[in-house]
Amino acid sequence: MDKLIITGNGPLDGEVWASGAKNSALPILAATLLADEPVTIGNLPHLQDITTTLELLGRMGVEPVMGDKMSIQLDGSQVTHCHAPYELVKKMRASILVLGPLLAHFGTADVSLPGGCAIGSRPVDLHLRGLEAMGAEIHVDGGYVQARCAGRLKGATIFFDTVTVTGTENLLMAATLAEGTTVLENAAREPEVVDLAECLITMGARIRGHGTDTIVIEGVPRLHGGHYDVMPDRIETGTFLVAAAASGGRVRVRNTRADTLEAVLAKLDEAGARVEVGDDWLELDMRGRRPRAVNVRTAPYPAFPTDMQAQFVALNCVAEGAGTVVETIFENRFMHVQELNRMGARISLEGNTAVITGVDRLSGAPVMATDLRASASLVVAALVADGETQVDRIYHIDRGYECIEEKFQLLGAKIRRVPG
Ligand SMILES: CC(=O)N[C@H]1[C@@H](OP(=O)(O)OP(=O)(O)OC[C@H]2O[C@@H](n3ccc(=O)[nH]c3=O)[C@H](O)[C@@H]2O)O[C@H](CO)[C@@H](O)[C@@H]1O
Ligand SMILES: C=C(OP(=O)(O)O)C(=O)O
Repeated sequence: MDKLIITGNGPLDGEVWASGAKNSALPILAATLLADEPVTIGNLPHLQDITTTLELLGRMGVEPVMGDKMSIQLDGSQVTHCHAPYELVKKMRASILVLGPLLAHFGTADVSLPGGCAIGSRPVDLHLRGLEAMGAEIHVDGGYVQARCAGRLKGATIFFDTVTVTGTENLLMAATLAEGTTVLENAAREPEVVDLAECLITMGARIRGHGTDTIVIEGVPRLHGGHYDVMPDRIETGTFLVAAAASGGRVRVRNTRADTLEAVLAKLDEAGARVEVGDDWLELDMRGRRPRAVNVRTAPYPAFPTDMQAQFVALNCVAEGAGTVVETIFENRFMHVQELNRMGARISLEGNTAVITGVDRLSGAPVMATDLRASASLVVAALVADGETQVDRIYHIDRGYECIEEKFQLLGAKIRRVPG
């Protein structure tokens, strides 16, 4: 298993680019299953989760055609098997996103149930209930969701008890080909949901209200081909900014969108960082200053994202004062705390609340990545720690961060990958 070896090397300084957003690319790749013609998706990040999705689509008969500039053409009319096997779904929970498109386009889907994962139990009951409300027959048998519908799905009004990002995306995609109008209430407002809706619109879908908590979809009989570029990754961008702030450095992130990062930028401002915003770039400057600890509470967009929680825990570890971080989305998303404490952090954990008292210095140690963003927080901590840190099990990080060591090297970090 590969490891990252990181030696704290003073303030980060330099420029880096944001890749396409993983959490936008995954539903958009699944959405190509809805079309009868080739769809080209650009600005795809080079990530393990994208490879897994392409393998999944390949098993269904869809052969990806590689284009230039990280673009891939996929043709939903090539589908021969409406089946997502456990061996791929277990690698990536977002595989559940093929359920809505397969059912809406082909009337049948057998998709392995994703299990829980390190951060929580993560059920998909709201996805299944919504599809049933649209007329699907759903059985769970042998660990598989077996979904069928005779003819087209029917438009329905669906209220989500809990705001769910992939649940909203699955039903949004299914509704594009349903007969009649679907209304999704208490829908997720995340920028990645908006990006998916915009992609579907370029394929001929009729959608309004995306970006609000009520999305209205008028079903159409078919979707056509097109070209769509995935939005920049706001979580990757935020991770670079936090690393810059923790190290007392200056980092510019290009090819990004400040409007998707307001809650994160507000917290960085509170931590004492100076942030400059350009057309498609952001620059954070914390030179000569130590960050102040901040209080954070995760919640659905536009509030503070759970996918940035671990990185802010790491920031607080080296900040002045004490900060409280409350996780309200996932029940077990604090696996980084034990590892950060092994690096000399002072974090106490009670239920869904971490209280972090900043220390002057962290010290390098062997640590283990347990999930994607926990891994990112360990990298941030290692960059500002004294001595060497070995981050093990970095396959988690490769799910969501493109060329992480090359990008941090551009900022002056001492970081290298050791194949294992
Ligand atoms: C691929 C992708 O986009 N992943 C993101 C997506 O995950 P994902 O879409 O899986 O997360 P959800 O928004 O669905 O989860 C939010 C909460 O709803 C609960 N829930 C969800 C569905 C359901 O049917 N029943 C139910 O109870 C979950 O257990 C969780 O407590 O949104 C999360 C919350 O912003 C992010 O952390 C993930 O990075
Ligand atoms: C939790 C995440 O991803 P996933 O939903 O794919 O596990 C994440 O991106 O932080």
